[in-house]
Amino acid sequence: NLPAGWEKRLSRSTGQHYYLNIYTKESQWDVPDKPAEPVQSSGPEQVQCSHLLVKHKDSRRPSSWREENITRTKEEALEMVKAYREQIVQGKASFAELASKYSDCSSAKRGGDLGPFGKGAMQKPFEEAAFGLKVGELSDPIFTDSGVHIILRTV
Ligand SMILES: N=C(N)NCCC[C@H](NC(=O)[C@@H]1CCC/C1=C\[C@H](COP(=O)(O)O)NC(=O)[C@@H](N)Cc1ccccc1)C(N)=O
Repeated sequence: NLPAGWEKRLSRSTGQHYYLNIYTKESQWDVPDKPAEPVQSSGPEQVQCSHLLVKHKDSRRPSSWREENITRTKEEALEMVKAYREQIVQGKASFAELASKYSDCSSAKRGGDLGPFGKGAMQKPFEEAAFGLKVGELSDPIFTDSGVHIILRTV
């Protein structure tokens, strides 16, 4: 009998049997020899995230609205981001509050909100983390050429 995921159908026009892949809805004349694979959902087209960015001296642009010339080390930036993350996780401060005070990105003015974006907009490490988050989830520290981020997926 048929491998899993296929249905045998009769073609009215030709009187021949054909085979329907129940996942992709594609049909074929040949008898299938292996199970039809359920398609993996490719995930959302767009996500909306807020982020808190702490730049350091090796950032691609070591300057921000907060600080003309950023000289902290990458390690110091990571410690700061981890401390902010801890305060948020413990409910001692809101993401938006800390991002608006401490983020080295212009999105600080919007509580860190970046608006909706699709794949290809952000640097790869940021994109991979953002698209890997569930709505409401807060990322671990993420490193990009801009600096060290934590990301909150909001939509
Ligand atoms: N909505 C978009 N497509 N805007 C272009 C994003 C470009 C993209 N940016 C990044 O990947 C990082 C992660 C998030 C922010 C960011 C970097 C920098 C800060 O780092 P720096 O460039 O000084 O190194 N902030 C920005 O870009 C801001 N315009 C983000 C923003 C601010 C306000 C409203 C919306 C978006 C990239 N491909 O470089």
